[in-house]
Amino acid sequence: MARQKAIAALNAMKAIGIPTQMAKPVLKNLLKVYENNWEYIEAENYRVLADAILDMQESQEKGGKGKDVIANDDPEPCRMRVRRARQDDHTPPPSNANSNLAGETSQKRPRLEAGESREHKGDGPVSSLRSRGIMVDEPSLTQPSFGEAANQDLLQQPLARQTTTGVVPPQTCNRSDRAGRTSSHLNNRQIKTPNQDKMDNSIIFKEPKVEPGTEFLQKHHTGNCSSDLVSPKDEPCEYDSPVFETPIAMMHPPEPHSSANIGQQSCHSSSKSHSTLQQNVDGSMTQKGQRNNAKESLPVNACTTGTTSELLAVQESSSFNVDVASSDLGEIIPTIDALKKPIMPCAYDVMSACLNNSFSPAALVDMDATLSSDPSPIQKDTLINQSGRIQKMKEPEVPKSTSLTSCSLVVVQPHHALGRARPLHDVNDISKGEERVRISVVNEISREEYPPFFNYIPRNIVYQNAYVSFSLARIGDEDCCADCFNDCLAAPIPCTCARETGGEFAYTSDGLMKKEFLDECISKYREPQKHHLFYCKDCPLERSKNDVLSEACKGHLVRKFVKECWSKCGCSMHCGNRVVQRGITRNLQVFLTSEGKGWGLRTLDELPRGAFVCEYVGEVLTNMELYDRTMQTTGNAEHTYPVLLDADWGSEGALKDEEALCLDATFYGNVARFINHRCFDANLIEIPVEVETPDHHYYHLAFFTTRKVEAFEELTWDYDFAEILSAAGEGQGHWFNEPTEILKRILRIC
Ligand SMILES: C[S@@+](CC[C@H](N)C(=O)[O-])C[C@H]1O[C@@H](n2cnc3c(N)ncnc32)[C@H](O)[C@@H]1O
Repeated sequence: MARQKAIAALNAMKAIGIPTQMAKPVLKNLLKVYENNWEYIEAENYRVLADAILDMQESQEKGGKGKDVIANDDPEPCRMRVRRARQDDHTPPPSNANSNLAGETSQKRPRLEAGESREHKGDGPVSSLRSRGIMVDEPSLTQPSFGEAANQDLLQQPLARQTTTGVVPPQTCNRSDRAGRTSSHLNNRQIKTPNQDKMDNSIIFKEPKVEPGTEFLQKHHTGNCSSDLVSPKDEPCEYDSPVFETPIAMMHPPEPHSSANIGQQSCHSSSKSHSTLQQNVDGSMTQKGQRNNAKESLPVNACTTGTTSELLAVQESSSFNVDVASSDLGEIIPTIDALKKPIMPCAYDVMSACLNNSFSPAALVDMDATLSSDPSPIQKDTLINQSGRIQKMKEPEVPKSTSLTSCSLVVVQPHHALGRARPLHDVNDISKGEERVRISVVNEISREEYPPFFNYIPRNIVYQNAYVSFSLARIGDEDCCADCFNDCLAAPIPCTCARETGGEFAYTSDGLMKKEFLDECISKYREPQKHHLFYCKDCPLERSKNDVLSEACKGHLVRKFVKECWSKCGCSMHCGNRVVQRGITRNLQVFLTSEGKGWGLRTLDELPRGAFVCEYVGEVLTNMELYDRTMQTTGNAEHTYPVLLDADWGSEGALKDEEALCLDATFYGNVARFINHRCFDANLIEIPVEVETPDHHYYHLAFFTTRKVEAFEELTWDYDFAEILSAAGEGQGHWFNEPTEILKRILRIC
């Protein structure tokens, strides 16, 4: 029903020349404001909706390119819109209708815009357009209903806007940052014409030519099937043209805070190229706002400086700090406080360059020069936004769902806390001392290339909204083995922690995955058609793509879980049922592949079947957040590393948005981000592992060997395209950024 109403509303907008992509987010916001009361929205042939869209468009006009999110957060247009609807309708609004669409409440009187009348009345969207100074061709007025018989000609008609406006943000009319960024993105990219900026008093609505998510810059790899140092057995041809599309999650939104730290940042050599951890000495919970008090700096273990890279000659300038708030449970909540640092607009370019692997020491030197010649001192609590304006920093908000009392790791604000001259990586240990073993980087193929920049993290970190709560209270007696001692595997009877794996531990006493368990996991992975798919009633993935008109679930594979003992268990850290939580113990190396696959990961030692190699680590994002990143992507970035944590979707009914999670290793990740794809007989398989919480919407994704792996053999992983395609019929699941056609092509080649 709601879906039909939404379609009718969108059709009505389309009939007056407003593309669906533009109308949809506004409609969503209105629905929220009006508490899904369609009466208000449908009144006067969707007058309120048309008004809201026009306001947004107008705001965007005023706000220039719409990049300046923080500076332009005046919510006025939204209040005006809602109030106008009330005035015109003489209808009592729903309870929250005096909130603006960003969820704020205000008693402020509306500002009148130039050429706008408080008294304007009309019969619907078209008259509303006209009353607002927008010329609409007569034929549209003859349309009896906006919900049907849309006048296609009208879509081609320019709607001449007669008013000019001041600076108003495009984002303010949205209920959330997500919606705001999405709509602004769409408007910027799809509604405006190239000539629009030159047209003083007019605006042209044009049907978008490209649907969001389909505009990609493709990179063609020309891989061959030449062997690597050690060719895997029975090596089939790697796909020679992966044509991984423009990665959606590759480019972070051009938010003002997505910039580098400069100015007050001190320079570090590469051997200190790591964050400084700060922690409450007394171990007490540090609330937001208190984090600056009672801190003790704990320099993090760092590796010796490499000697081979010319990159090392370049001085790093901006480590960012990680605040670690410890809870009363003694758990840790690090937050990256890059936002508190002064930043420069050019850092975003640096990040892009790094991620595109085109970042060079020369660029760093140039940037140094630019920065040092900057005469203006930058205040600590200010930043320069994408428009080049200096603005006051906002204290990042911790979302409701991200509890500081949990021990979840929270990156409160993103990204790109890059220094102007930070070495890309320590080639002696790309993990910067974060792992128990060093992980070197070698390039035997070309001279100048090193892996693109990213922040190495050994454990997952929540980006912002993901709900990941580790609390002892959540762990019931059936989820831990409080009475155990030392090594659970040595006990005569498997303890309660073996319950998840059918009463038997998944690991052998040698720390390997048991054959039967591994066989079953591999079978599920490689032959998903033999296993059940779970279909959610309200699929979070579909919802993240379109929560007004979300489609039916395409199905998810129900995977087998391993459950490891943890802190509430009585056993020791040496217990055989603790493997993944101990981290990487194998000698691994990042290397440049010879087959055009870019960087890869290999083992330096022979590995037996069932050996744990590493976990897939990244930022924990909600699917909504990933979708936002996607929508914000404008660039040509080549590397993107998102995977869905959907192994348990559907089994607990409808998941909330903040529980539908994925990992994105694009900006923060570990060595797993270097593992390349291999069809069908990859030597690694990812297996969900429960460690800290029995809530299965969050788990660790651990890689185990599917067979014996030779020393120096590349480690590969089947990115699971088969499941994606069989389940979805379109690009989703792991790597759901890849469109179906590309995935199919890869599968064919494989
Ligand atoms: C998870 S990353 C792997 C690390 C990547 N090679 C790098 O240099 O950072 C995935 C990307 O690697 C490349 N890739 C992965 N498997 C590949 C394969 N079998 N053949 C060619 N390229 C591959 C694609 O560009 C893909 O987008």
